[in-house]
Amino acid sequence: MKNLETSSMEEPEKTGMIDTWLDKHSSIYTAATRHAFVVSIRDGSVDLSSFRTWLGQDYLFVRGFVPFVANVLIRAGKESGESSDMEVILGGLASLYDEIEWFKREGSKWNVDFSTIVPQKANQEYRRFLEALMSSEVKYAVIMTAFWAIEAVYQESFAHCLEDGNKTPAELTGACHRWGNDGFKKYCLSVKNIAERCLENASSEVLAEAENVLVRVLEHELAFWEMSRGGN
Ligand SMILES: Cc1ncc(CO)c(N)n1
Repeated sequence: MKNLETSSMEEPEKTGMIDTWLDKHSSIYTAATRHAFVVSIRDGSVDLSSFRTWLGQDYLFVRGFVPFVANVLIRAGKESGESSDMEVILGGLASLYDEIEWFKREGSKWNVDFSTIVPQKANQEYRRFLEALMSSEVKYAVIMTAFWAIEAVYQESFAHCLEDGNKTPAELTGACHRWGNDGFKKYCLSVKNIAERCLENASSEVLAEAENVLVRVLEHELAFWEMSRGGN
């Protein structure tokens, strides 16, 4: 409602699309950000074989996520019209380098040999979805919305494991801090602001596509947690 004064009669209210969509799809959003696997980390009941499955699968996911973010970076340089977008995405891409190093250290700590891990179905499907989003047909506003959602689910989920009253096991707090820290929260907000800015100028077709892609990211995230909980 805060934009009421600035919106004209003929222009539909388009600001704050992401929050509108999250409200509309709140059940899938909650399912993705408060999954039983995440809650089990927070309450300390987590099954360590599930954690190890998640670790190995997420390592593979992140390796596929790097080219996706690189694609977002290229588009930020060409299509955004706002030079600061590039710095935001570049910061994210740079931190994926540390993230991969972190995964390797965790892999040795938990005896998970990444070289022998094969991607499970949910992982393959998620990565295929990311590849489709990299097509030049997909609008910048749509890929930015997807990018925000992918990061935000992890931020929301792992921050929950660090909130007051958590019983997160000490050996898992490193993972929680990686995505649950304040810097990552601010970064997600910067990405959200970029996406919102692009959505403000988007056509109704692009808005419909962005909403659909947002929901599909949430579904893939949910399936990813389900896969992890299933262990292997
Ligand atoms: C499945 C998945 N979604 C999101 C992220 C966040 O970067 C991740 N590492 N893995």
